[in-house]
Amino acid sequence: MNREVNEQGELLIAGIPAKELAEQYGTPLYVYDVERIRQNARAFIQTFKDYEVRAQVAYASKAFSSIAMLQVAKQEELSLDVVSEGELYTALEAEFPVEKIHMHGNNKSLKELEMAVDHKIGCIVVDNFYEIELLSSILEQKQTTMEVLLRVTPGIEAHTHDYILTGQEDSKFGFDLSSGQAEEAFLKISQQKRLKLKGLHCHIGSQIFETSGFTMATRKLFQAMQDWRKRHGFLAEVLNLGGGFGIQYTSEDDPLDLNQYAHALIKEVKEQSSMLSYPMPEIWIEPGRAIAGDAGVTLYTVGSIKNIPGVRTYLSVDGGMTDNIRPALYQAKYEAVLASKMNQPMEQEYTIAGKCCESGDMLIWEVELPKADHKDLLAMFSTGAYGYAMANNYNRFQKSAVVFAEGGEHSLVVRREDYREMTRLDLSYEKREGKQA
Ligand SMILES: Cc1ncc(COP(=O)(O)O)c(C=O)c1O
Ligand SMILES: N[C@@H](CCCC[NH3+])C(=O)O
Repeated sequence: MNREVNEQGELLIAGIPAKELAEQYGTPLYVYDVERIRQNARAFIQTFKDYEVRAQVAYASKAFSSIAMLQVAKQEELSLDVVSEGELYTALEAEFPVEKIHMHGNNKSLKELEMAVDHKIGCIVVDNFYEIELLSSILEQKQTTMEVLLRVTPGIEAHTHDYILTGQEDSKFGFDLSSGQAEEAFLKISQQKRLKLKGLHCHIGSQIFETSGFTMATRKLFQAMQDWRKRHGFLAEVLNLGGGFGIQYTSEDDPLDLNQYAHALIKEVKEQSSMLSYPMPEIWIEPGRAIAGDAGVTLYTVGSIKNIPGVRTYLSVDGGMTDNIRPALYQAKYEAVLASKMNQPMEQEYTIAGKCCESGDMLIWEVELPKADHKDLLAMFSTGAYGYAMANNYNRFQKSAVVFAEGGEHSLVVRREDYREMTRLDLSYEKREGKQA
């Protein structure tokens, strides 16, 4: 975790005092340590290189999509996973190599699919029967082809919050393996000459610590691949095992090093392919959180402090569920510090409250801090994934700014929203003659 402190007892982010960043850009502020993003990306990429296996590490841009972020992903030679026109548009603005972009989604629209086809992206991960037809007709109309993966749900219940589980049978994503639906989809795709099936995809969920879920899913996919090879002569060139690698949010979390996740997958794929005499497929993965999560810190300014004797002390900050909805949505836990009191003793337990009109708008239910005062700077760690990405304008709060810090320098990469921008979609309504208001 980013806990670098200078002699004055101030928190540094990528070597820069958090206070300096807050003063220059205001709060709430998302700050990314860009070197950390690079290290995370390299941990995955290097492991595949070390084992000399063909691979693609696609950054799941849903975790945090912005032009600057995708430029860093491109510099690190990552591929990219997008799930919407908006994410694809951002990738195109960042001049991300189109052939390394993969598109996901359980309900891709005609427009999304057309955009993907028109821009000749590398691959579409097909999710349902309707999409097979829709995509085939677009390709027919445009007289072109598209490489696809078939997304299957392997029936694995990984250990994580119910809302971020995706590999179980009862899921809105993908084709179920056990009922034969996945094979039916495989046959449908095989009949479409414009769909070029490269292999299979699965994603079992998110914020997963153990490797057993990933290895079990790998075995299930190999079983299917072996069956389809025998029955239909199909050989998968690509096996995409999704993302979901867990990271540290609090000291209670004990994730593996990123290279260990990659190592476990490589080992299992190698074992399965040798056991079944199956030509080694290219391994694709799609980490989002593991690349952006622990590189991000959110800075807030402390406002009101309310003590209810014998109950708790609420410390309210100038953001909340508008910039980080994860605690309210998943009961996600975080750690925080007072950025200019890093050397002071912990004196009190606080509950960090957001400023939205919701009792559930809490960022951290219990955290030990030095004695806090109004205007103190609070830093919350590991907020780089699904924080800004899930930000919203509830109560018409402005979206925060985002700053990238690297090599002792910092730069604004997403401007803070202003009120004019917040109301940019609103149109006025005049009462007209003859119409009831
Ligand atoms: C298909 C797919 N790939 C990749 C990811 C990225 O997951 P994570 O950020 O946990 O690595 C997700 C989100 O859970 C996903 O749905
Ligand atoms: N947004 C979720 C994870 C879902 C990822 C996409 N399938 C989170 O914050 O943990």
